[in-house]
Amino acid sequence: MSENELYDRIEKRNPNETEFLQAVEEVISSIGKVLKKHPEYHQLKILERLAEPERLISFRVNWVDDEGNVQVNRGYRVQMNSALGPYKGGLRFHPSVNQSILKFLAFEQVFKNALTGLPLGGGKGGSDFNPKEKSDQEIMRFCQAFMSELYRHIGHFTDVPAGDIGVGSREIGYLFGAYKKLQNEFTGVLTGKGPKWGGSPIRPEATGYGLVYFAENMMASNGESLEGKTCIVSGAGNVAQYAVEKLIQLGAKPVTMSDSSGFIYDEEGIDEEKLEHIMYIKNVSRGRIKEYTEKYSKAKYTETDSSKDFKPIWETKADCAFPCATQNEVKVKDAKNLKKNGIKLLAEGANMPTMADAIDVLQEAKILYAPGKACNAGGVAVSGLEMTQNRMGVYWTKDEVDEKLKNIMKRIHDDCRKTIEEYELNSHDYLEAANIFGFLKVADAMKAQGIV
Ligand SMILES: NC(=O)C1=CN([C@@H]2O[C@H](COP(=O)(O)OP(=O)(O)OC[C@H]3O[C@@H](n4cnc5c(N)ncnc54)[C@H](OP(=O)(O)O)[C@@H]3O)[C@@H](O)[C@H]2O)C=CC1
Ligand SMILES: O=C(O)CCC(=O)C(=O)O
Repeated sequence: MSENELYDRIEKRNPNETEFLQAVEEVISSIGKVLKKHPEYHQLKILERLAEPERLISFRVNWVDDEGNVQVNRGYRVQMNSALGPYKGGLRFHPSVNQSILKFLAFEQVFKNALTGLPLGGGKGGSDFNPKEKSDQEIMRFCQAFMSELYRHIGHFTDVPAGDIGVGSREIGYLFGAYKKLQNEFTGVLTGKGPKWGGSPIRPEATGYGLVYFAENMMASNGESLEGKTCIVSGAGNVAQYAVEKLIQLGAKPVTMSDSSGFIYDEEGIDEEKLEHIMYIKNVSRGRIKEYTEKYSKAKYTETDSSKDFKPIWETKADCAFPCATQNEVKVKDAKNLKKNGIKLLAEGANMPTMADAIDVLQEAKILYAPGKACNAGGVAVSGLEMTQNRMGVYWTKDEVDEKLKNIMKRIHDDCRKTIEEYELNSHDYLEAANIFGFLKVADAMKAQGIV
């Protein structure tokens, strides 16, 4: 069967799952050379099996809001692939959540987790619950209701969820408390826990820090560094905040951050004090990024206009871009604007933030492009380290974990470079390299484990 036939077959089995098909198509179009070299993967239908979740759980979540009204949401867990270890991947609480989005995220997670070199399978889950403007009590009741079904499908050797959009340390706390009560056990069933009750140092920082470590490795392999570089960052959540923190520490100048309502542009650069204020707005008062301009009046705020086919944030003149908000936030027109403004590097903090035709524009222009499954793997890698600490019953120090994170990101970068050489890929093609490297790891494990 040709790659096209294979894609058509998967498309027929998953009609209307646009995001999932986008992620699958990207991988299929990357691994032609591997399939030629290893026809046995075709015979074993490895890709077809990879695109079919091992288990897909969908469930009703009933909870009561502060006014006493009964609310009904839908919960999911996609247990995509366990060839390399227990299912591992975050939970997303956002009104846009549906099966297609969670399947794309779970599919990406399988490759990403393989790239970390840690024993982690891939999964993802979440709910169409909207945490915005909910009271703490409502969040707690929702998390308890969600876990009252999820608990029977997870476990520290089976499936270990973590955070994603809308799920941070507060939600992980409530979810963990509910699991502990239901199962009567204190195990590392979730990662991203508080540092005093089983969490790893550096897990909150890990995705953003890891992203910047990866970008730094990429720049270094091109004879450059991040120091002095002006950077556009989108998002203002967990990943964006710590990407900005690390950029500041490395002497770069981040000038933008955003949320779904709009973005701020601070020509003078966001420094540590300004970032602390953003963290207060986003993590404590749970406000909007616009409030930044109330304190720093020289900064400019631009409202999101979703009728446009481009985002003004990507028109900002800069050297490097870090999309850290959500999927498909960089469209083809954005990529053209980035190219026009001479951007040198785009590294994805978010999962699949760049659309396929936008990636083509970046790669044709020889802009360094780092795919999320490689460069945002630091979060799940430190989650893997949290699982190790939980099993051993120890806590490592912040410095120890940060050092391990740096090494993992460098190893992922170097594995991509080695794959570029081995498969004689275009020298900038980190995307094809990451897909090939991740695929081979999972495919070999699936082959060894038989048809199960
Ligand atoms: N947390 C982690 O460890 C990891 C996260 N990722 C990915 O990084 C991205 C961000 O996650 P994280 O920082 O954890 O999530 P958060 O919930 O902490 O922050 C998400 C940010 O993105 C914005 N955002 C969300 N949806 C949209 C949208 N549809 N349009 C515009 N802006 C939007 C949010 O704005 P608003 O507040 O207005 O909603 C917020 O600023 C996601 O793609 C996630 O899958 C990848 C690897 C690991
Ligand atoms: O830490 C984890 O398990 C999950 C992180 C995640 O969801 C991701 O990498 O997209």
